[in-house]
Amino acid sequence: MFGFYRLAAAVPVIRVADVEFNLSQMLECYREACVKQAAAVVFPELSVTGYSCGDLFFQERLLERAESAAAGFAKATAGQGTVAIFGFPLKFGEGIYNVAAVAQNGMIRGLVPKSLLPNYREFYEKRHFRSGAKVAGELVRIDRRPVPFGSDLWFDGGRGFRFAVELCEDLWGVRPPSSGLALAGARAIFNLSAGTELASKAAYRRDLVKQQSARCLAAYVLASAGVHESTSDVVFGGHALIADNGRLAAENRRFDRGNSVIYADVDFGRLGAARCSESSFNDNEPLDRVYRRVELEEAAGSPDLEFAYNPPRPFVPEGAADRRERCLEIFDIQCAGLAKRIEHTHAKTMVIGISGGLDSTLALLVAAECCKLLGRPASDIAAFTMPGFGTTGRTYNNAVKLCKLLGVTLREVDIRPACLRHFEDIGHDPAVLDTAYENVQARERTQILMDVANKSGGMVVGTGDLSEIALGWSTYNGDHMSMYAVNCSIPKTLIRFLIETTAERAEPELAAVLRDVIDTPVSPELLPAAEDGTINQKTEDLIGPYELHDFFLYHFIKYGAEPEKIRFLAEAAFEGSYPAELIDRTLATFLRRFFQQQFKRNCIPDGPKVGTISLSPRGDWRMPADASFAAWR
Ligand SMILES: Nc1ncnc2c1ncn2[C@@H]1O[C@H](COP(=O)(O)OP(=O)(O)OC[C@H]2O[C@@H]([n+]3cccc(C(=O)O)c3)[C@H](O)[C@@H]2O)[C@@H](O)[C@H]1O
Ligand SMILES: Nc1ncnc2c1ncn2[C@@H]1O[C@H](COP(=O)(O)OP(=O)(O)OP(=O)(O)O)[C@@H](O)[C@H]1O
Ligand SMILES: NC(=O)CC[C@H](N)C(=O)O
Repeated sequence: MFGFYRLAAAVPVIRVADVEFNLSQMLECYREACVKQAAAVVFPELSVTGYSCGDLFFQERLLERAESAAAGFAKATAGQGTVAIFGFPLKFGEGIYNVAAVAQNGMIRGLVPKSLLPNYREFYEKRHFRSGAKVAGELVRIDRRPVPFGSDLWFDGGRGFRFAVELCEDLWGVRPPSSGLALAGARAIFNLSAGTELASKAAYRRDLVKQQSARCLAAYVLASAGVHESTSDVVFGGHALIADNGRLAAENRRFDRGNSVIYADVDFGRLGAARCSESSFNDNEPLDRVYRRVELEEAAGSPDLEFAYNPPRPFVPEGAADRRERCLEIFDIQCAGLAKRIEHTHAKTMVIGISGGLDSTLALLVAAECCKLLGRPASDIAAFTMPGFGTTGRTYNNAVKLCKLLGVTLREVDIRPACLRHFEDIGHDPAVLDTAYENVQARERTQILMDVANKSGGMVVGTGDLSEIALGWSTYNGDHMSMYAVNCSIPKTLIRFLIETTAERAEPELAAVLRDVIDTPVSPELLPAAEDGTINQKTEDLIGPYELHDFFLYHFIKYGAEPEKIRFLAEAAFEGSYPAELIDRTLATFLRRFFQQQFKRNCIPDGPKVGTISLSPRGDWRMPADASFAAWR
């Protein structure tokens, strides 16, 4: 469904060298994965026999039983949609290989031997096995059927569901086979492991899995042998991990004594999109060897998003500690960006319009911190509060309090007389509350700020955020323009948290003002207030919730997702919060405005990129201002 496939890692209970028992436990896990409609499930290394059989691997009895159990497992996959990936020792030529079998719908479709054999400290695999690093283009007869055998195989389950297999130490090597296999086309790597548990090794293993998934722009699924392996000299922990392009998607509890299976729904379409846009991925060609593609029957996509990562606020980390760390880092990036520009231009002042809204508050906090970084007094900040026709007491008071508490230089200019005069000049009836009525105010404010900057040898600090830039929700050549725009890559859903992080560190009086700014409805305050003096023009009533717009922006820009997929993801993420009709309407607004308002983005001021998404026409987002959006309508 929309490129999602459910991946699973199973750690079964085993008895060392008891093939029949092991098969029964593996089948139990497999059936569970089938019920959950996993596309594929991986088992640990040598799962059919157990990893710790030692010299029993030389016993013909064990090898024969292992091979027939492997064929038996394959038969059990008949009529099921789920691919099974499990391990057994395979006699081939004059040696034994530690192999992974890939079975689908009744047959073993391919056998992949382990390339890197650990033979140090507690490991002595070379005593029993041969390396499969150079095995390519071979066929093996299993149950009288020829099966492709080699470390050159990758598997294609159709519609982007492409994967490959490696075994334990392969991942720990200098050049894991999965790197080449990913370049050949595999979007998921399954690893059959048997990792001994030593203090702190699990964290290292988790890092390897995350890193390799990030490096390969792939999913990485690892299942490691469990606590029922022999404990003669070492203990195995049954670690299972699923990573998705650098993110840990699922992990089990180690040392579990029962059968356990973990799942993650991974978006293979998104992995494919990342490989197209992060173009250095393809600079790794030419491949170091020729790979064989094994065509599988088409795999079934995830039935739903039960195990998917689909947060409603993709820009905002979910945990409080992560969020705080992210906000502090972003704030540092913003301050460093502004400090460099101020230092370089020897600007004497930083001129900012303070409305008492979220964006100008954050810009002011950044400017104040920048003064500290540069060893300059906060009074170098020339703050202007400029009440207009829609300014309310709440925002005005917050603006004034904020400036006083931060010790910046504050001036107040009532823009109404100048705007009324301007209406006369352009022949506009002030009773007509149209676009001109709104934009005259925004442009009047910008004119004041720009002219003060000239007069004081300073620079106008811009306040507009990423969500406004995406929607073109600003007045062209009004608040759209500045000399350096510190919030330009920060989405609205994150701005609140950035201010909150400062509030947490601030004196109580300042914290109280910041929290009231956070609680004020978002508004340009360009239309007159309501009769009771409260804000009338609420942005989110007009264009839809920013939470939705930021969600759409994330999926549209980062993964190039089509509108139907964005709608599907949003309906899942916002179930119970926003009705489908509102999601639909807001998505239509987003797409229309995103296309129509590119002309504003094509001439935005410089400003720092703080996250993976930016709409700078110089850096990140180059799009014609006259593109047709008929296909996205
Ligand atoms: N593709 C294109 N290439 C070049 N020019 C293009 C164009 N499409 C429209 N235009 C022209 O651009 C002009 C329209 O743009 P513009 O003058 O900006 O006006 P417009 O976008 O219509 O109005 C500004 C909107 O932003 C809102 N606003 C303003 C200020 C602050 C905030 C806030 O909350 O932060 C919100 C305000 O409520 C209003 O809805 C028209 O003259 C139009 O002809
Ligand atoms: N009354 C005002 N006094 C001074 N500057 C203002 C005033 N109203 C708007 N501005 C300037 O115009 C910018 C854009 O206005 P807008 O209302 O969109 O931003 P905001 O109030 O800071 O934040 P938000 O859009 O989140 O409410 C402000 O950030 C500010 O720099
Ligand atoms: N089975 C293996 O290949 C184990 C080796 C690996 N380095 C580990 O300890 O987890």
